[in-house]
Amino acid sequence: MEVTVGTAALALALLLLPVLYERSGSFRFFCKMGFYNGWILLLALVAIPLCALRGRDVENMKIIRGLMQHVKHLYGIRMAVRGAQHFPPRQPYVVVSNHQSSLDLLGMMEVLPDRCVPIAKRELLYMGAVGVACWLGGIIFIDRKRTHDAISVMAEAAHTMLSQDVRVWVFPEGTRNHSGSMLPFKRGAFHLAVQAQVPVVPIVISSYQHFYSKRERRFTAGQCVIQVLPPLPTRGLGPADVPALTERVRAAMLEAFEALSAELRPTAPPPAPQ
Ligand SMILES: CCCCCCCCCCCCCC(=O)SCCNC(=O)CCNC(=O)[C@H](O)C(C)(C)COP(=O)(O)OP(=O)(O)OC[C@H]1O[C@@H](n2cnc3c(N)ncnc32)[C@H](O)[C@@H]1OP(=O)(O)O
Ligand SMILES: CCCCCCCC/C=C\CCCCCCCC(=O)OC[C@@H](O)COP(=O)(O)O
Repeated sequence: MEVTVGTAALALALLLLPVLYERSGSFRFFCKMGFYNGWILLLALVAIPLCALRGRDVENMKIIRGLMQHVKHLYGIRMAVRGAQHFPPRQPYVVVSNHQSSLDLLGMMEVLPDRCVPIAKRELLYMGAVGVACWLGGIIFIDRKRTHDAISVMAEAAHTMLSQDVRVWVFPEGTRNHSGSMLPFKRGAFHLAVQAQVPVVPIVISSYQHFYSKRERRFTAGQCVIQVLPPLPTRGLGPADVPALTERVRAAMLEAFEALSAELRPTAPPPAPQ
């Protein structure tokens, strides 16, 4: 008898879920984000054995990129890449991009150049299968609570870039920023580029505000533009030039971000006929 009541309650709850999903925007938001994380976890489980064949190697980022590229379709996010011709063809460089949300992974995987690894917070390493996949992909981990250690990891990265022909992707805001603009930039990426004497390639991911907002718990289908800006050379620059370089890159990115936001902002619907 107890079993039947339990089963009936479960069946009722399951039947109600689609209704809740249809009616509640917040519930829909949490489902979508939960699925996003769960799906990536599952993809990591697929990636691990494939990547393990090579061991820890930046070439594994191709496998991770390939596995992630369909995810945008699951959410109806259309992505357009502009300025891909700006990627220097055959040399190391530092990519810097704005960081709005964990959805940035989709934009990153859309344009990630070959032999390019992100710099990530150390905490990611402890996210089970995701951490293992990131490690196998050669992702560089920094401990943001230990500035000195983070800087020495970056200095080591400057050597690796040159000796092993590796490109590095940094989010210079240093954290996710849901505000719809850009935080001040930390200087690590620019020190790295100057130390290795390689160009900085800025990438701007357009605002998600019109289809995704964590604060408003809103996540619908939408459009996103990823714009690659012209690279800035660093040859001949030294540590004293880093602050000006940082501000120059941020100003160019902010300008492009605002232009894209204005372009993609949905126009108000025409007034209903009286
Ligand atoms: C299928 C499975 C798929 C799985 C998914 C896979 C994809 C996963 C993708 C994951 C993506 C995940 C994405 C993520 O996880 S994003 C989070 C992690 N990323 C970052 O934080 C990157 C940006 N941060 C920085 O660049 C910071 O500057 C660092 C971290 C380096 C230090 O920060 P901190 O806050 O501790 O200190 P500070 O910035 O005040 O700097 C202090 C001073 O040191 C100077 N300084 C800095 N650097 C250097 C240097 N190299 N050589 C010499 N000097 C250097 C600096 O100019 C300043 O001096 P001054 O200017 O005030 O005089
Ligand atoms: C044994 C432990 C098991 C834990 C399982 C956790 C499962 C999580 C599964 C999938 C997570 C997928 C998302 C991964 C990548 C998110 C990248 C990201 O956007 O990192 C944020 C970082 O840039 C800035 O961090 P903060 O904004 O400063 O914070």
